[in-house]
Amino acid sequence: MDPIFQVERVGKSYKNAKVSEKVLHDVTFGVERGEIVAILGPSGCGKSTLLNLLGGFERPDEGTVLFEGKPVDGPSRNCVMIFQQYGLLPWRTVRKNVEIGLERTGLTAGERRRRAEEYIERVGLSDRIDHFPHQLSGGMQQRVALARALAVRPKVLLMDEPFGALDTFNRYALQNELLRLQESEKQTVVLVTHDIDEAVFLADRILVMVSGPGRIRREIRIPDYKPRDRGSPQFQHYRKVIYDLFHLSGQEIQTEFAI
Ligand SMILES: Nc1ncnc2c1ncn2[C@@H]1O[C@H](COP(=O)(O)OP(=O)(O)OP(=O)(O)O)[C@@H](O)[C@H]1O
Repeated sequence: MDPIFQVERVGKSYKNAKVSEKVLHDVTFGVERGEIVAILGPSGCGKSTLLNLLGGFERPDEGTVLFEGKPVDGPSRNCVMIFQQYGLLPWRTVRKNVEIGLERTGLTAGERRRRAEEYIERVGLSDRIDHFPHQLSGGMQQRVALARALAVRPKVLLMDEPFGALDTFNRYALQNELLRLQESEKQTVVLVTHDIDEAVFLADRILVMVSGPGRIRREIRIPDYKPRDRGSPQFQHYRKVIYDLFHLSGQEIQTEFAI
């Protein structure tokens, strides 16, 4: 066991129009190095807030968030966030968009250039390297965002519904791509999604959240078989487990649920 994140009894509230709303309550879990963990739950249950706490963009009101045993006290290059809306600079080419993440890393201009080329090739976009974002499809733009994140060689990729804006075919292609890249780079990935299929396809472990206030209801460990076959009975089995879970109510919270 080599935990990279340890989240202990975390609580978080926000004040909106002078009313305090408890967004997360008593959230505890760990993430192992090299693991892909999906945080799955309905809209508003606090998934993004949890990801922001891991990334150091927010602080907990209660409890602790540890990264490699130390409290997270702000964003760091160890954890790179990828959002649904790509976040590319429209006036920069693919190459320059990837290089931007490498500024202030101590790499020389030549090293930045080579590193960017390497990762653009890994995501299969070498032939588009001098294109601007508007000349690319949504799937290609998200590939650029992935290359930009990976080029930093972070220990952790934090992904907030990264494929949510893509059509089904592009989404599947990017999910395959992510698994392929993660297999070689061995990053830890924490992914927020409300797409049950995406969670089952990508994750080693799924944290199922419920709202009011946001908390973890179940932890589902998916046996290690990759690449996963979306049409297999095993895949359908895990989908059904989660569908059933969302139709249940008033259940005790279980932290471990192995099938
Ligand atoms: N910075 C903020 N200030 C005030 N309230 C916030 C802030 N961020 C989130 N919230 C509130 O916290 C709750 C949880 O939001 P969060 O974005 O974490 O949920 P989510 O599960 O990621 O939702 P979605 O799937 O729709 O993105 C919501 O009620 C939201 O309005």
